[in-house]
Amino acid sequence: MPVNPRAACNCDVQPSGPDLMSVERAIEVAVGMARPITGAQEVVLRFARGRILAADLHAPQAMPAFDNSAMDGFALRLQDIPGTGPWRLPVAGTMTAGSALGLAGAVVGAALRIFTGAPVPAICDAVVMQENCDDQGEHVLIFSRPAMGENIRRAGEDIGAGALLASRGTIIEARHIGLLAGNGHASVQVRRRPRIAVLSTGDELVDRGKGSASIHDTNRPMLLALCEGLGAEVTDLGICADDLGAMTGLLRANATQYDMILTSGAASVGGRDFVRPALYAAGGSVEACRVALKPGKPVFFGRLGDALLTGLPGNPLSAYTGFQLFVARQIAAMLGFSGAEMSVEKAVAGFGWKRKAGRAEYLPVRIVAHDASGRPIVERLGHGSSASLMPLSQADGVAVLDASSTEGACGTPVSWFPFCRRKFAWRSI
Ligand SMILES: Nc1nc2c(c(=O)[nH]1)N[C@H]1C(S)=C(S)[C@@H](COP(=O)(O)OP(=O)(O)OC[C@H]3O[C@@H](n4cnc5c(N)ncnc54)[C@H](O)[C@@H]3O)O[C@H]1N2
Ligand code: MOO
Repeated sequence: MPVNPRAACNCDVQPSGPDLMSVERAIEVAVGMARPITGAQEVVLRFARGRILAADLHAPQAMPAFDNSAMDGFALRLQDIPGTGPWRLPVAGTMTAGSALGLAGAVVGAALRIFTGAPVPAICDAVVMQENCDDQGEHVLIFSRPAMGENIRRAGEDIGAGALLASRGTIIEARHIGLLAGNGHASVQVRRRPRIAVLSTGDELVDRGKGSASIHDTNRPMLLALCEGLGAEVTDLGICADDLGAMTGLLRANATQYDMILTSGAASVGGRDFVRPALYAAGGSVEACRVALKPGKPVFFGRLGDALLTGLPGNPLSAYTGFQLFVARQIAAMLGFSGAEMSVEKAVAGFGWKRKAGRAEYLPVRIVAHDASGRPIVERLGHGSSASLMPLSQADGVAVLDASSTEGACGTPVSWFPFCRRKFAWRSI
């Protein structure tokens, strides 16, 4: 059981005093700055998965649109099979799915060969499934009397004409696409995606395969993927050198196209941490910065024209944590959601800790067992380095130690955010 793993990022030697906002306050500030995106666009239904409905959608007509058969069998009138059976009726014709109604008159004193989904003439009272008949070609022997209406799916029994199919704000999943397609919608009005530009900072960074420096840009592909996963339209602004002029120029050039610019690195207090100075120089502002959070302390929340500019720390685990806590909620607010759906759950710590109070700590954890009440017992992964994504990549979720918590024993209840299980069955997609 690891206790007090070494603070590999040296964060705890830095002051964690009143100049740091609480995580809760930082969430308030971050979300309060985000404005819901206005504007909608029409998309072909087939490509609408994950988009958000911009307006209520109604059924243009009743469903089913006409009475139809639920079984392969024979449609008939009950008055044509009086008394006790079996009954022998001539077969007046055949109705298949897609047939036009037309044989109604011929059914008097006769049966109609019918297949699943075929329209049932109004004159018919029921459909006898073929397992209860002997199909003799021109005649059919009916062995059992069906109940009135048996095996007939009535017009409008599922959905009335004009009924609400899906309401504004619905995140469209495959099941909605099926429902809407089945009701004749070929395209839908959806909210515009938030436009987010992502850039990294640092002379030391290279894209994979380019240059000889040893630090591959980790954050940019990760943040682009995170933004896309939440439905944003992303733009990759590349890597900006550690240069105030270059950064200022890049921000000026991109000030008007996006709803959000997301930076990582150069957010802290070092001499080369120039993102905030560049933001000021480009005419932007910083609303709040520095959070009582580990990892992720140097995060800041700014604006550039109409765009939000959120600055995440350079250490990859700090950037990831800052994204999940703040940026994901800003995106949710842009999309018109409160973010309340990011529900926290309870786990049991399978580890103990002794630490300095002051910052809430988010730890990658893995489930090792469940207690008698079914709560997961989680063990801590890694040794606390905000530079390493290895523990996170192996985690089942992230546990939270409150800012005030200085120590805890194995068995203490902790809050945690479980990652969605990658189940292939019954996934909501
Ligand atoms: N004197 C102080 N030093 C530091 C403080 C502090 O309060 N006082 N805070 C520490 C904390 S906490 C963090 S977190 C880091 C974050 O600093 P920056 O946001 O300024 O980030 P950089 O210095 O640019 O980079 C930090 C680290 O991360 C690597 N990095 C940056 N970008 C990427 C990327 N896209 N992909 C992979 N790795 C990246 C970079 O090479 C550095 O190793 O500051 C502490 N220092
Ligand atoms: O080292 Mo910092 O706390 O990772 O954000």
